Amino acid sequence: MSTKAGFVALIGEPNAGKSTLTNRMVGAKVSIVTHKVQTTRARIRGVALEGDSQLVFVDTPGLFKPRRRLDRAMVAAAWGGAADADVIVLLIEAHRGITDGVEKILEGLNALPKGRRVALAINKIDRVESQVLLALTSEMNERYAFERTFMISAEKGFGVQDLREWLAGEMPEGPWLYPEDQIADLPMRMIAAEMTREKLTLRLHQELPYQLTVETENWEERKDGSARIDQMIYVARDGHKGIILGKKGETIKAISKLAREELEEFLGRKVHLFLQVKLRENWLEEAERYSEMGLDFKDGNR
Ligand SMILES: Nc1nc2c(ncn2[C@@H]2O[C@H](COP(=O)(O)OP(=O)(O)OP(=O)(O)O)[C@@H](O)[C@H]2O)c(=O)[nH]1
Repeated sequence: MSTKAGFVALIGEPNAGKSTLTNRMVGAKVSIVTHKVQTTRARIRGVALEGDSQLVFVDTPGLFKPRRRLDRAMVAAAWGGAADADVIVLLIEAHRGITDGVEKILEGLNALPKGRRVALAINKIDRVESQVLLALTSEMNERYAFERTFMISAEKGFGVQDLREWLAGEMPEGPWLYPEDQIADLPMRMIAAEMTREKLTLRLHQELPYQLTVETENWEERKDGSARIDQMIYVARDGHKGIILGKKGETIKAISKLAREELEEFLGRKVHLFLQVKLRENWLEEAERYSEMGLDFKDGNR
């Protein structure tokens, strides 16, 4: 299989929707790369897989408001980071149009060496009429020769898949920048388990058996774009099962609904969530569980 991989710099004013878009793009096969991870080029926001392509989304903090010297240096560094990326995506807000901030970015883009690949993504299209969008698209394209213009709603998920597919096709051929085992869906499974755990906590309050874990045991991508997720809630005492199930299974049903809704919101697509409760005595002593949670069992002090 010939793979592709590259960097995508998302630039835009604060509040343009960069985080929302990244979360959408990163979707199911995810790595939520921690903010601690740095590259020499820019901060990594997330890694997405699309077909054979790996997309590494990078942030360019400090593109704005260069009031002081130091800030000016930051702006220069930010533009350097953007220019290094394989593709730059400028994200603007449909309802705000060409603001002073957008003007500044257009100046910056026009000052970049020729040959940079830049796409325009007009975000928050759910907030405007189509005539406004068309006018904005043509005005923006007069100001800069964007390779493509996408109209999206990062929040609602419109147009995001088109953008992701286009980006995937634009990445240069080469090995993936992050090994597959680092970006397998394990982190996403853990996040999904954490969401269910949070709902359990909210619903059960003090009743919550404290020795309780949630694990995502199965994650299946379905052809219709939905995901089937199976999770196991492990309890340490047999009596805890009943608390979680509730009368006629009402409690677990309510928890499942809340967790599913949050997952759907996060992933931007339909989720079928199946929860089960199982007794697992002494789970705290199982070294394996510790390593699954990213803890070192031998240390015993974390
Ligand atoms: N209506 C609407 N709101 C959106 C959309 N995308 C993002 N938002 C909202 O816009 C706000 C800013 O989104 P963020 O993703 O945090 O923006 P950001 O660019 O990452 O912001 P900074 O990290 O401050 O640079 C949030 O309240 C989002 O919910 C959209 O498509 N439609």
